[in-house]
Amino acid sequence: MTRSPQTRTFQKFETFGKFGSANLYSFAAAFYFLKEETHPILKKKISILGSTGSIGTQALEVIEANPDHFELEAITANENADLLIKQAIQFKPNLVVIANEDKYQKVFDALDLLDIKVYAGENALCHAAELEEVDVVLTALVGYAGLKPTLRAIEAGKAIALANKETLVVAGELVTTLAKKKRVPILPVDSEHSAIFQCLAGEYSNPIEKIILTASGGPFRGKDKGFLTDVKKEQALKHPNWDMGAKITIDSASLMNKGLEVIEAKWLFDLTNDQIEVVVHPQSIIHSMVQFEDGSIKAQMGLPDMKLPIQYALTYPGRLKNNFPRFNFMDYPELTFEKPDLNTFKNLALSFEALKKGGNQPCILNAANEIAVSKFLEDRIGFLEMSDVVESCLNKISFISTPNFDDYVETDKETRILATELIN
Ligand SMILES: NC(=O)C1=CN([C@@H]2O[C@H](COP(=O)(O)OP(=O)(O)OC[C@H]3O[C@@H](n4cnc5c(N)ncnc54)[C@H](OP(=O)(O)O)[C@@H]3O)[C@@H](O)[C@H]2O)C=CC1
Ligand SMILES: CC(=O)[C@@H](O)[C@H](O)COP(=O)(O)O
Ligand SMILES: [Mn+2]
Repeated sequence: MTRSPQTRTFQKFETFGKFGSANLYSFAAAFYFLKEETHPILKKKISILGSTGSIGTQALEVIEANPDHFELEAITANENADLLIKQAIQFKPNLVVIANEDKYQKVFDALDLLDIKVYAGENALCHAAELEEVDVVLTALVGYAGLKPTLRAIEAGKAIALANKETLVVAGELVTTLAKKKRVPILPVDSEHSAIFQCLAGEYSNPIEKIILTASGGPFRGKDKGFLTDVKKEQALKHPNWDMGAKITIDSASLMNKGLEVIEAKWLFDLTNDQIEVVVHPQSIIHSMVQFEDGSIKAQMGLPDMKLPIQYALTYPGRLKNNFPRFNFMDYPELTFEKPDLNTFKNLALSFEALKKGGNQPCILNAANEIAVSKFLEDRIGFLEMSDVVESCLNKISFISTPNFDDYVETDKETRILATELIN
């Protein structure tokens, strides 16, 4: 078996699990040891699940700019065959997967003369996540569909660059337990979690007092329920600071994104619920903060640009010089902070409650929200009704205190059925 230098580096650590009580996710803590050594950024072989999306296309820009550091092994899409073909012709990965099997022939025909394997379907997606040559799997696909391939990648010992927050929302305990067992790092891509991760560098023995997740407040910050009753998807899709996929943009507008991120943070950094605070920061310059036990707060700042957290997850623990636009304090004379309005934006309160109740509640929250968002995007329900659907599902679907994988699959299925019935 041939191993890349990076894989060997991952396997060098024997310190795993030493820092469980230090509030740091133990494998991440183990990686801080690497910081003590010199660590050239070795060439990594990458598989991108969801290469045609907002995160996926930005990741390809990072890879394209750094051919000495990255090699693209596999790319996948759901149904955007045209873009997937274009990416395959440009980057020539070894494997291309289209999840929607109806699009297989089109992709196959287009890439027939190139030395590229083309597969289709859900199993093929998992195959792209566990290819032997791959060092890092970037999970840039959206929603619950990310759970299974992420678990398969962890089983196969791949480092995970995690953009797909829904994976940790649905099954955080299962995923992190498996990652610890397999000694696989989960490197955050989500901007807030990357910020926290960057603040923790060099702090492996210092317990966290709390983390402060910043929220932009979305396009409807300061609005009341009367205003929100009639808002349309075109308004909700106009995020003030970030250009992202449709689902996360709606989640940002409803503050569900922040709710999902609270749950994501709990699992990534091994926090208790009361160690997580949300502060609205409309400029999205401070991406999040960590407060340590001596009261000191560290913040990570920069212009809102996902290429930086994507690149950091792919080069960690090193940093790579780039020409991304730089932040200038003189352009932002005011950085402001507000309390989130939990009464108007009920999703954030529901997320904290689901986290507190635990078990399959976050899985229910996620599935109901995925249905609600897709129906809102089809103009089938109003903006505020999305939270009502989520709340009803949380109250009606049977509670399972210690779910296994099959329980999550069943909970997701049942919740989608109920949420759809509630809307029709
Ligand atoms: N965009 C951003 O800036 C940020 C995103 N994230 C998270 O990253 C993830 C991706 O977000 P984003 O890039 O915005 O999403 P997009 O909707 O832009 O892209 C989603 C990608 O996933 C693919 N996909 C969608 N559904 C499926 C499915 N059922 N099976 C397989 N592949 C699928 C899409 O393929 P196709 O193009 O063919 O539909 C596309 O490649 C989300 O979890 C999001 O919360 C986190 C922080 C910031
Ligand atoms: C870029 C990113 O990480 C998004 O999750 C972003 O943070 C959304 O912003 P808000 O949810 O704070 O509006
Ligand atoms: Mn985020």
